Amino acid sequence: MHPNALLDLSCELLRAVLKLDAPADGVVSAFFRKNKALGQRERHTLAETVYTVLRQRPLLQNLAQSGSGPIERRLALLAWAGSETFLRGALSATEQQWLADVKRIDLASLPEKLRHNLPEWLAEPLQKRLGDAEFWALAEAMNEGAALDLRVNMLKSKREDAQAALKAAGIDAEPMPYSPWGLRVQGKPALNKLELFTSGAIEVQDEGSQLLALLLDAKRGEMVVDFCAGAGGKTLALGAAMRNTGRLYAFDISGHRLDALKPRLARSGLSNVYPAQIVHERDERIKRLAGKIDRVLVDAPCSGLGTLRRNPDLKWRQSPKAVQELQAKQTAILDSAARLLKPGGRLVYATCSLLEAENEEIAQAFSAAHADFLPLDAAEALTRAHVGQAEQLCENGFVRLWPHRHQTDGFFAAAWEKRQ
Ligand SMILES: C[S@@+](CC[C@H](N)C(=O)[O-])C[C@H]1O[C@@H](n2cnc3c(N)ncnc32)[C@H](O)[C@@H]1O
Repeated sequence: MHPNALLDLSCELLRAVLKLDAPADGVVSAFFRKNKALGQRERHTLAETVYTVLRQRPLLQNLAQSGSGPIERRLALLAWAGSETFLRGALSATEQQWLADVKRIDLASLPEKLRHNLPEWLAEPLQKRLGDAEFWALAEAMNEGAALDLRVNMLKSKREDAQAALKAAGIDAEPMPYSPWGLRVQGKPALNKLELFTSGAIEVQDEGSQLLALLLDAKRGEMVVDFCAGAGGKTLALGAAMRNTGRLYAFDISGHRLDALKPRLARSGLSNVYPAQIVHERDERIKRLAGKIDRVLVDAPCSGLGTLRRNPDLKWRQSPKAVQELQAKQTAILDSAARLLKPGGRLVYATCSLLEAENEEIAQAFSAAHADFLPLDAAEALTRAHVGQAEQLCENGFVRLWPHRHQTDGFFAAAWEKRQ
């Protein structure tokens, strides 16, 4: 494709993504479906250019002010993720000069908000919690892409066998530092045609998600509920931990998301999973199971602000008001899910948010209102589930995962035992 044509397409895609009225990954996929002729490398350039703009929107918008022509074109030039030689073929002499001038600016001299590229309402509580040095390390980590993490399905393979099979396919993968199920892959190789993947021996799953499933510590023969199962990333991990025995209910209000679980379930070889769409957290089905369940995972709907490495648009699409609304929902879901537990049963509340408002505040309010639930020390619980160096993953009794410390998405989890 001619450089100018690809640059025009990147402007069109940027215009659509920057409306911020829908998740960026969905907008990008729809754009690629519409432009079928695009090759692998062109898709990569377009996607990475758009994601760079989303990651550094304040900085790039500021730098773009000095140029001329459509703003999307200036942003695309500044964020261009493809070959520079190729790009030069599309630029006028004025644009080339402008780009060279902008690239000479000393970024360290710019105001803080143009360097961390976070909205103030998010930067402020993170800076307060982490202190200056760690806050900047986090801001930097969130502006980098995430590694490709895999969970080995222990029903189908051992971790070292999966690692060897990947090696034979030319893919380097290393055991993860914390999850005993995990492999971390170098680069972004395509996996979906590998036998290892189609046979269900591996699934793509962030190490943080694996650790949340490990915290629940579901055992053989138990009755387990994954209350907010979605497309079932954690359901699959729980079903394998139960060695395909017992009964694992996968609930969600979204039938569409549960549908995405089905092909993954078919690959996994699990037959102990019962997906069911519920109307809301007080659904009749929940009432019927009250007091009968050994373990309940509440992977609550949240702002997703721990996943900015993958979903940088969320920092512009979320707001303090949305977080407040989520808090009410999180509290209601946790209260309702807790009713399912039998005495001695375990409850885990988890989010992929970095904000105390969606994490510690919800967990502490739950503890205060439910004297019949004993808070568990997350580091002890993870250690018992064979997680290495578990104390490094926890703060104040809770799991607290951070991209800059643990190379995972940002996650929180709290665990309780229902008193006998
Ligand atoms: C963080 S996502 C779950 C991700 C999933 N557990 C995984 O590992 O792939 C949260 C899910 O909660 C669901 N949800 C929202 N409100 C709910 C409710 N009242 N009851 C149950 N699920 C709900 C959403 O549809 C969404 O799929």
